[in-house]
Order: sequence, then C-alpha cells, then structure tokens
Amino acid sequence: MLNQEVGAWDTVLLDPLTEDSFIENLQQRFKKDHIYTYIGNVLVSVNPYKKLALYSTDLVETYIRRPPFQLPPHIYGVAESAYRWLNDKNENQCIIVTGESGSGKTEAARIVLQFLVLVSSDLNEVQPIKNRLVHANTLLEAFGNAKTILNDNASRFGKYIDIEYDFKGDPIGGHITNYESNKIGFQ
Ligand SMILES: Nc1ncnc2c1ncn2[C@@H]1O[C@H](COP(=O)(O)OP(=O)(O)OP(=O)(O)O)[C@@H](O)[C@H]1O
Repeated sequence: MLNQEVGAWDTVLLDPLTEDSFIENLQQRFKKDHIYTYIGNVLVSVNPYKKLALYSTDLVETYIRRPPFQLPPHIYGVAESAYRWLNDKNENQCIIVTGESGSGKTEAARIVLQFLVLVSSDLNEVQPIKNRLVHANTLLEAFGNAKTILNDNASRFGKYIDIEYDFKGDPIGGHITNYESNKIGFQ
C-alpha cells in the first residue's frame, strides 16, 4: 500500500510549495488513481468519476488499526481521526465537506457515514439507530436530488448530519438537518 504511493501524499512536504507544484502533484497522483491528498489534516479529494477499489470493510479495519496520517491519504483517515478524537478526548468533532457541484461531497458524506456505522459495535440495541441514519440519508437523497448540467445526482439542499454517541463510542441517536434551499436558484 505504502510503496504504491506517487508524488507527495501531504502537500506540506512539497518543495518548493507553489500553486504549480500543488496542482502538478494532484495531477500526478490522480493519473495513478490516487484521488486523495492531504494538506496537513485537510483532505483534498479529486472526483475520479469512475468506480475505484478504494472502499471496503478490510480497508476500514486497516485505517482503524493504525494511528491517523500514517497511512496514505484517505477519507477513512479523516473519519477515523474524528472518531478517535471523539472517544479518546471526549470532544465533539465536525467534518466539513465542501466543494463545487459534482465534486463528490454527497459521496464523501456517504462514505464517512458508512465508516462510522462499521466502526461502532454490532449490539442489537445500536443496530436500529445505525440503520436509521443510513436509510434517512438515502431517503433524503431520493427526494432531494435531481439531475443538473453539472451533476446527474445533484443535491438540491445542504445537510448537517449530527450523530450523538455514548461513552462506549456507540451511536445513540442523530439528526439530519436540511438547509441552503437557495441552492436551487444558483444551479
Ligand atoms: N469517490 C468517488 N468515486 C467514484 N465516483 C465518485 C466519487 N465521488 C463522486 N463520484 C461520482 O461523481 C458524481 C457526483 O458526485 P456527488 O453527487 O457526490 O457531488 P456533490 O459534490 O455532492 O454535488 P452537488 O453539490 O451537486 O450535490 C457521483 O454521482 C458519482 O458518480
């Protein structure tokens, strides 16, 4: 995994660090299907618009077992880091996913949600909450997404997903709040 890496996986290691070297590094990595690159603890993701073998239960387990940022950049690394800080430091965590229409925000949020569902326990009382979070997200997309010239599955709203955890790191509930309905006016 580590020896297949291309370019600099963290932009802060680039020398010289200029806009050109930053873009060139992203391009070099993207050509080899390395769509993720860190800038410190920020993750840059370039939408591949094709299915890549980047997401699996095995890989989730790999990212859970290793401290953050010791593995190649991945959205699992960001999700793992937030989950670890939540449990170890008992501090609220927030992952902000941002980018232009079609850049992959909806997919990224779904991958983070899947990660969080996989890493928490399989206890019978936790399962219905995890199912509800995943299904509510899917249901909202079914009603709230539509095809635009920029994206076949464009979200017509922004969303804030709030998941509450108990002291064992298991989800006990959550809210999905929709906002930014003025998105419709701009796309
Ligand atoms: N990680 C990924 N791997 C493969 N394909 C992806 C990935 N992320 C996004 N895509 C593809 O790009 C399309 C657009 O992505 P997505 O809907 O997540 O964009 P978005 O940023 O949420 O856009 P909008 O703001 O318009 O809702 C997806 O339907 C999917 O086909």
